[in-house]
Amino acid sequence: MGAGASTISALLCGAAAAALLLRWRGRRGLRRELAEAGRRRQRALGRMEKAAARFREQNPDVDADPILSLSLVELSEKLRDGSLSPDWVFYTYMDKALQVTKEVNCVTDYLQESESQLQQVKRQEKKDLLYGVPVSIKDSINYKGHDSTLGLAKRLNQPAAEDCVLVQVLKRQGALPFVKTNVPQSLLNYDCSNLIFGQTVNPLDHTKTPGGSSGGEGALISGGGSILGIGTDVGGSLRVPAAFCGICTLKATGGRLSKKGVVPSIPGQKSAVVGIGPMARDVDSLVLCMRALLCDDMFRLDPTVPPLPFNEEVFSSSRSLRIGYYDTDSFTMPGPSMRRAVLETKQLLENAGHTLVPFKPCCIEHLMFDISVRGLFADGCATFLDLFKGELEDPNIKQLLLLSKVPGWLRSLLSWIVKPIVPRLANVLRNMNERSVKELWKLHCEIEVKHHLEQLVPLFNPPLSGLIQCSLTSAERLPVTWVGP
Ligand SMILES: CCCCCC/C=C\CCCCCCCC(=O)NCCO
Repeated sequence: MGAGASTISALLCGAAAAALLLRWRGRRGLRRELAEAGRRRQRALGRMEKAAARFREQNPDVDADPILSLSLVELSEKLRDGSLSPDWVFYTYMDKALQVTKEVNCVTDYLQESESQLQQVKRQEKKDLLYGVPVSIKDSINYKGHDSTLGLAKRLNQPAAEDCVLVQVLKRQGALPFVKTNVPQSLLNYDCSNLIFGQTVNPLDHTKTPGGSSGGEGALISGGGSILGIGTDVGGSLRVPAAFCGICTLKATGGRLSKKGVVPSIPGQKSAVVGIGPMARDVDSLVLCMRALLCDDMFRLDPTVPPLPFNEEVFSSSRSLRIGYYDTDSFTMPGPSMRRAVLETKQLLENAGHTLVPFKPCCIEHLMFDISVRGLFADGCATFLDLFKGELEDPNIKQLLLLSKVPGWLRSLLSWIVKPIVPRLANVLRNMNERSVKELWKLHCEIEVKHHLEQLVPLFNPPLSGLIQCSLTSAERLPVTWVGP
């Protein structure tokens, strides 16, 4: 080998060694940041513990069980008529939230400002709908002075400059947002773990996931540590954890509740719409929360939200309704308990005088893959991959990341190869490829015109007043695949 060639190979080896060293240093730095975030969280939980202990010491007669067993409607009535003190409720839920998080690892941050807000609320003459109600919020919902991490180290130490509109409205209605809850790394996952806060497990069975991405909310509410929570959903993030944890939720129509200050995974993506919604133990709680949120404050603070208040007339009408139902979408087969739940609900509605008509959901496979997956990843997964630049990857997201990193031509080839054996994987792969602007506009047209205007709107106008949906999945809880730090 000549001197020139050995110089080149020495330079190449040196460059490779330098790159490896830089990568190793970067990862070591990240691990330190994650460890520091973990310690910060423990300190926050410690402050919460101290506050709850102080209250117990000063109020030894407060009995937690009667408070925790009240429904949200009962609790809010007692708070408003003065038969229950906001202090009692606040610290009782704080204590319970700590107990639940020790079991299932669901609380990620203590919103300590809620303690001074409690003092303000107590001085208030006006008692609004959620007066004194402690509320938990998903990690991605901005609360001034606290991180919205999405489970990503790069988002640590970037506290929100202000409360999102949703939090502002909750506060104006007298609610006390007091904790933030766990999510999967990036939010695009039906499990609930990340390298900052670890794995959240299901309070009904610790070997199972609570679902995701609003999994911390699902686990906390199901365990009894919060009476009302707020989450978000693109492709099941409210519905999956609610089903897995045995609680209720409502994915409000996109745009019905303000998204200002709620951090999305893929900003700018318009095909699969983000919906915000309450999570709680029963349906009446969801109603109360929607009634409180759909107010002038919301419409004023975010003028993009249509100013349509909660329609009391429709809600309390005893008019007989025509309601569609289905117990399978022929894509995800329901387990026996899911089918039973749908049929029991159908029977109850019929007993109440409504007419139930069988409904056949159309083209779920097409909607799932050629619309949702294609829309989410229309940039060839670039925005999704950006989230993970310089990031350590949570084992639960590795499969999706692997598919996202494959070059487009190879994805097409793999899709063609696996199609006869795993057709759904082939469909995912095919739809993760980059689209031209023209193709994306065509997709938007298909969603707005073909799907919404031509298929969905005629269903509800006028023949159907509602639809009982079977969950996206069979709602059988999935095993936890990995338990993090
Ligand atoms: C949109 C559903 C498609 C399911 C097919 C699986 C293929 C790709 C994985 C995408 C993961 C989507 C998770 C959605 C969870 C969610 O709603 N996250 C957003 C929370 O605001």
